[in-house]
Amino acid sequence: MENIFQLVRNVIPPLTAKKHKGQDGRIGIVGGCQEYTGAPYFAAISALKVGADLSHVFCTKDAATVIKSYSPELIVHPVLDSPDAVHEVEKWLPRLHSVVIGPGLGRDDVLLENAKGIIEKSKVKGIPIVIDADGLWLITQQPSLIQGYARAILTPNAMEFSRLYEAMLRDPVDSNDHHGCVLRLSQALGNLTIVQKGERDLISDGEKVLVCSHEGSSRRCGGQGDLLSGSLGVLAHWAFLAGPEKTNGQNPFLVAAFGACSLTRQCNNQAFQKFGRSMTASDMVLEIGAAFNKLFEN
Ligand SMILES: NC(=O)C1=CN([C@@H]2O[C@H](COP(=O)(O)OP(=O)(O)OC[C@H]3O[C@@H](n4cnc5c(N)ncnc54)[C@H](O)[C@@H]3O)[C@@H](O)[C@H]2O)[C@@H](O)CC1
Ligand SMILES: Nc1ncnc2c1ncn2[C@@H]1O[C@H](COP(=O)(O)OP(=O)(O)OP(=O)(O)O)[C@@H](O)[C@H]1O
Ligand SMILES: [Mg+2]
Repeated sequence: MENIFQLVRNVIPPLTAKKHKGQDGRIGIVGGCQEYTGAPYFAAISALKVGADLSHVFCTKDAATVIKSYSPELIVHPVLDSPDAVHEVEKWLPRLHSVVIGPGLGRDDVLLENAKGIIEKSKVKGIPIVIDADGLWLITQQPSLIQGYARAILTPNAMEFSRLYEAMLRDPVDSNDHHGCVLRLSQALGNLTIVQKGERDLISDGEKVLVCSHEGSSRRCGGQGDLLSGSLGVLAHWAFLAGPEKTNGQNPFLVAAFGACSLTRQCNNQAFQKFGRSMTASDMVLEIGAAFNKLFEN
């Protein structure tokens, strides 16, 4: 693929005086439960720092106050464990440009069932869907839920990838053929976009494999994947909206995924330079603006 960084730059919407609030992105994060409040926060705040105008979190009742108290910037809906959770989220879908399903969702059966309903409603509306973390757990149990939906992007870490691969291909991952594995997994799921995170991120739509080996650091604190999935929620919307002339006819979700991976790794690199081993995901969030600027706006 031609200069992929340039394609990412092409899809970034210009900042102009003519826009109204919301035009540059209204993103929904589905996740956040009793155990995990950090993951949905990292995803949602990252979406805002990348440039979305509004970021909504749909989480359980007991996670909501906690997440709100991290940040006044986020809009938090305590609906995910309510009896009509799917309907409560569905009401917001017409106002959302993309959804990120899974950061901090947990594996409670009721919450997974509600996430399933939200995925189904989002598909009907044609909304780009990023699936991460426990959302991938759900897909591993029920792949047909997302199979063939071309506007889905899955962002597995090493463990999530091998679980999904074994469920779909009935074979263990071949550690000598990472490219082949990510291609085969995408194809088995109907050519949706897969981002296999790791030392090098492999991004595939079943036809191409892009490699992102942008320099990060050796610090692997939790929450970095959440920063990636939240950023990707925005970039997927921008790339999809930009149209084929801006991406030179390339799959917009490959372009978006490459952008989110390189951005996450650049944040890691910058935060590590400042804090070394004590660096955490919050330090990376504070680097998003400068990292984005360095990679995409110069
Ligand atoms: N502060 C928070 O609230 C955080 C919550 N998180 C949430 O925690 C839940 C579980 O996520 P996990 O990622 O632990 O999922 P899993 O429960 O599937 O665990 C994955 C396991 O794989 C291991 N692993 C990761 N990369 C590996 C590699 N390259 N080779 C071998 N092992 C590897 C990890 O150490 C982890 O033990 C999700 O809901 C997630 O969103 C995480 O996002 C981290 C931050
Ligand atoms: N060995 C590595 N070297 C460099 N970067 C890496 C390495 N492993 C992962 N990354 C980067 O870290 C980011 C998050 O990937 P990781 O595998 O940690 O996700 P995760 O386990 O889902 O994280 P989280 O704790 O948020 O759930 C990605 O941008 C990926 O490129
Ligand atoms: Mg993760």
